[in-house]
Amino acid sequence: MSLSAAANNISDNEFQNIGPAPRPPGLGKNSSGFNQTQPLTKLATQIDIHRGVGARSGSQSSMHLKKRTGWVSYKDDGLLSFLWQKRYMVLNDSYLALYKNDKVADDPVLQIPLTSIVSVSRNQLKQNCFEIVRSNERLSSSSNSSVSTGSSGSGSTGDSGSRKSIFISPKTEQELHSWLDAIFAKCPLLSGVSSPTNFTHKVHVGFDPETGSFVGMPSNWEKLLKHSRITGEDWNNDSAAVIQVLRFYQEYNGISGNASNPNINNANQHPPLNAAKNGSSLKSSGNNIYKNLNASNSSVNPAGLLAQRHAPSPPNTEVPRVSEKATVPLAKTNTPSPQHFTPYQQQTQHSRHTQQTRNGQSPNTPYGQRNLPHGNSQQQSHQQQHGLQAGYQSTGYRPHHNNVNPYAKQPTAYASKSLEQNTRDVSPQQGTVIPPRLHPQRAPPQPPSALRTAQKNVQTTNLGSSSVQAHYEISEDRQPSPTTHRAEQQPLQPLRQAPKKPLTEQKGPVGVTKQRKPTKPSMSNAEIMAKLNTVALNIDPSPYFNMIEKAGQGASGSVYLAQRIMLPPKLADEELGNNQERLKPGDKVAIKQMILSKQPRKELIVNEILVMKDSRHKNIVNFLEAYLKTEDDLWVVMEFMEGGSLTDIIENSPSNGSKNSPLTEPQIAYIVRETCHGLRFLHDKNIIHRDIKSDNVLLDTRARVKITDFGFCAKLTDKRSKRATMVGTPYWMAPEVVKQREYDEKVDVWSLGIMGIEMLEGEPPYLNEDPLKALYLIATNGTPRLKHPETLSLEIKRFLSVCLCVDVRYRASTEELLHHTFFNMACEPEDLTPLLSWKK
Ligand SMILES: Nc1ncnc2c1ncn2[C@@H]1O[C@H](COP(=O)(O)OP(=O)(O)OP(=O)(O)O)[C@@H](O)[C@H]1O
Repeated sequence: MSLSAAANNISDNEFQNIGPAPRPPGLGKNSSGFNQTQPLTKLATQIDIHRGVGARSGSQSSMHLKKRTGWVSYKDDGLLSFLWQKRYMVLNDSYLALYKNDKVADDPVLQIPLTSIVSVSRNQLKQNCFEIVRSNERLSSSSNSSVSTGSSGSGSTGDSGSRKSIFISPKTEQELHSWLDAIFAKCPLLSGVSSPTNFTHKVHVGFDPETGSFVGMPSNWEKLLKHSRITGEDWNNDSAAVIQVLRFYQEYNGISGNASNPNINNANQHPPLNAAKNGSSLKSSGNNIYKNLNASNSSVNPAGLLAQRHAPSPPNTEVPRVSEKATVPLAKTNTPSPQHFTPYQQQTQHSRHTQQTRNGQSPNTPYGQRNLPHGNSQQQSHQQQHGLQAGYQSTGYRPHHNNVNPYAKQPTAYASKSLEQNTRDVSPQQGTVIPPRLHPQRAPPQPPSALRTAQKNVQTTNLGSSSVQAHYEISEDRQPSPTTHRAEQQPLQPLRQAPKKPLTEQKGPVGVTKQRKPTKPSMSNAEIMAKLNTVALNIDPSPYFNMIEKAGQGASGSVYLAQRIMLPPKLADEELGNNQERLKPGDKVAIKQMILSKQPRKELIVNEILVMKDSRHKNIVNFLEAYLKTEDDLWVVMEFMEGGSLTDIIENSPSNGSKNSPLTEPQIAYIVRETCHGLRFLHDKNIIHRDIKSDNVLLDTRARVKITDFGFCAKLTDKRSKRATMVGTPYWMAPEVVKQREYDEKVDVWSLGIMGIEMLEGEPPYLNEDPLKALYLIATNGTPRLKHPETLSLEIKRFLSVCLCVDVRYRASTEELLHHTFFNMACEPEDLTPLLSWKK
């Protein structure tokens, strides 16, 4: 049975919100954890198909899982919150109950209806501990316990008065996983998402609820956190994820070491830390990270996020230590000034400005003063650090829908597939000038619409670097340098304005490098020109086109609407045979004009052209031809998409701003289906797009839907099984990308699901969050929750569920998606007309 078919077996009652997809056939619960992006061959060997709990064998009967029982330590957050008590826990189809002993005929000490459980997450209070949060609103009177109201810790977001927590600590890590699986499988309100389950900390950093600040942190992290609205509760909930996104953010923004604070975790500098180390009693039990961490420090550290980074530190990476137990193993870090923090306002302004320029300039002025589309913020060198993914091995995002299983053609298909080429790894550049308005400044969050607008020109970031070979064979200009010296004055790269094609010549990435294959020797300009000459005509295209207006502004150049006057003789000779249809005089075309000397990564442009040229498909913006007008002036001619980007369509939808979705479900089904066709085509060619979002989907007036922007495509080959480069735009990034794990083409499926949410809700999840917090939420929440699931059809929720499944193994492939019943509701092309009329 296909994955889609399996998802369709989810009943309405079970389906409160989108959740992860069902498991592949024969895959039972496995203590190796979920949400891993290990090669599937490895996973397959780890899978215990006979485990009953949490297993979804593919039969309807598996929906009724066995009762699970076992001894655990238990405490609540009430009067006896200091006391861990031994209890016999029983999980059946309706209740989670705790008994004094294994004679379950006695009354339970506590009985929680599964329908009241709203969150289950890993907790640091004790080894192998997790927290169960139940909502008062749903509490039945079945509890015999005196669970008190109060700070409920991690899962208790929102009004703690309406939520109560209990903490459960099974004996072993394996049992913990098993319990989590079982609970997630049975609780209807869980979205199938839990917090990471397989890490411990050796980091004496934390959140002091009294002062409301983080302590024991490197100062730059502390500042980032302060501004990110990541709370002490977030920290308590999943401190590993906080550290992970800090690292990600740091790398994303190119912040490296802080030489001035090499011993940041020095106990003398951090009395609370010292206290923690000494086991002093610390205040505020609920949020007492010192105590919690101290507790966890006593535990083993099988997969500590930080301590397990085996890769050698690059030369300038220091791992400050206080003691063996108290490490904050991060690179020396610069302390960013507050002005470095990501500025919504600034980005919004930038975006608005860029929008203004869309139609406002003549084709002959590709870069007006105001445009500064690329390199307009001072670029940062980015670096990746060794072994980042080493810890945090297992996270507990768990499928909970008891579906008949799917994955007909599951894993093997891509177990053998490798991902080789990162055809457009971008390293940020140095030396560009920041226009004043683009200086990162902290600004109040903008309303969602403004934020959505700000997304228009969000740039995609790829922090890594890798060789580019074979067909799209381009290498980086320069080898990354393993040094961490950075200009102190350089501001952070705003997260949603990540460097893509900065203007100035690259000095080479500076900073800590992640494990990388050695990059190939730089490509000289001559080599790049030679490549370009293979795809571009060496003539002045001006006589052949009538330039009509500016259609848009990209990072690397301007896009113009033009009309073809006639074909250049050379093109007519070479191409016309097969392409009569697409090369007709009178046709409208889009011409992207790029000044090569302003492109620090010319090879990326070549790459984009090569990918486009080789990817002729009805759902991909077709490359028509390219011209080297001069050595410096490149024109790329594509088919013109009059409807603009899907972002434009969402923003200009007649129902945008009303209580209805910008697009109807049939319209969404149509657009997603068409995009999915394009993606399947790419994936069949082993190409990952890596930047699917509404900005990169264009429509024409005949409602044809096409994917564009292939700059960050990666090519899969047998040589490399996965990629780990940070690529994409944060809000659309799959968790495995945020977590810097290896990933494959299914990152596009995740992004497609997020794009579906854009069409439903007008914006991707977390858009109004600070980017750092958004990264945290992607990493910890996994499958995002819909704002109004009750208004949506089961089909679309099922569909999103299989796209936005954190566990990559269970995430649908594009092939599977194309069989999804959601697409049965797709509208006809003409039903998109109201959406396209905004352009007229
Ligand atoms: N083929 C096309 N037809 C119509 N409009 C287009 C076409 N391609 C791009 N545009 C418009 O031009 C704008 C810039 O496109 P472009 O692909 O250059 O953006 P980008 O991805 O931000 O930049 P870059 O690829 O240089 O990094 C887009 O917002 C889009 O609306």
